[in-house]
Amino acid sequence: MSGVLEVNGLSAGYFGQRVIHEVDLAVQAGEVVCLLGSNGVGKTTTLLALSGELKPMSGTVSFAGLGPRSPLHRRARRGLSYVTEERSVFKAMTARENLRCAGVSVDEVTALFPELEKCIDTKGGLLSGGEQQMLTLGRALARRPKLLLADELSLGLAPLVVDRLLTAVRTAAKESGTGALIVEQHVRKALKHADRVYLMRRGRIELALTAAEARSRIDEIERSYLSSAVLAEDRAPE
Ligand SMILES: Nc1ncnc2c1ncn2[C@@H]1O[C@H](COP(=O)(O)OP(=O)(O)OP(=O)(O)O)[C@@H](O)[C@H]1O
Repeated sequence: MSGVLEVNGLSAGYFGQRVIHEVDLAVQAGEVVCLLGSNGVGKTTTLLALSGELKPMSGTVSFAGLGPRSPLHRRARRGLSYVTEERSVFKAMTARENLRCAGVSVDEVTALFPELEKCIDTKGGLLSGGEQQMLTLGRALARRPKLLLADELSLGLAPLVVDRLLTAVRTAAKESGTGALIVEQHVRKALKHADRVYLMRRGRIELALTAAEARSRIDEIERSYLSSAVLAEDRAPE
């Protein structure tokens, strides 16, 4: 496996205040990696800094030979896709037009999500939340990105749709060699599709595990890293 993303000592935040500290992580081609932690630990901030939307305060991000301060559009041209819970679909265009407009193959997307076939000529605004997100993710994956950053893809969607989205990420990793770094609330589902996991606490990566190890320690992980008790502790003054 070859490295698509390597991050060393990354710190980032807002208005001069650091939110994530000295983050080290790596994603290999064809690998699905989860970034987990309770609310507010800095998962979104990490992805924003990796995507180029938020300038790092320190550290290095190696992606496709670009420097840590290169903006999202430059990273996107080198093969980075950044997908969030906000479904980015043109509402007045049909699903087919949305894909054509992005220059991706309709067949490739419907191969990944056959459930889109029946609504391919429906306007984006009339698609269900799940269909809109399949369209968003399908469009991103059809470009065969080197790296997919996905932030809570499945927020508010039905469990069946969550599985479909995660399966599609796994398939893209296997068939196109896409490396994926995903933040996901449905932790147990995400672990079924992932290879490795980073656990964050107070803006730092505290533990790196294989997904198999994480699955076997899931109760402890939920208690120590994901519960509301951890959230309260994280927010308590030092
Ligand atoms: N635009 C912003 N300006 C100032 N502070 C912010 C901003 N966005 C996030 N923060 C703060 O940074 C910290 C980390 O937020 P972040 O969204 O990265 O956490 P998260 O782990 O993704 O949380 P969640 O699981 O709730 O989405 C929080 O304390 C949050 O209030």
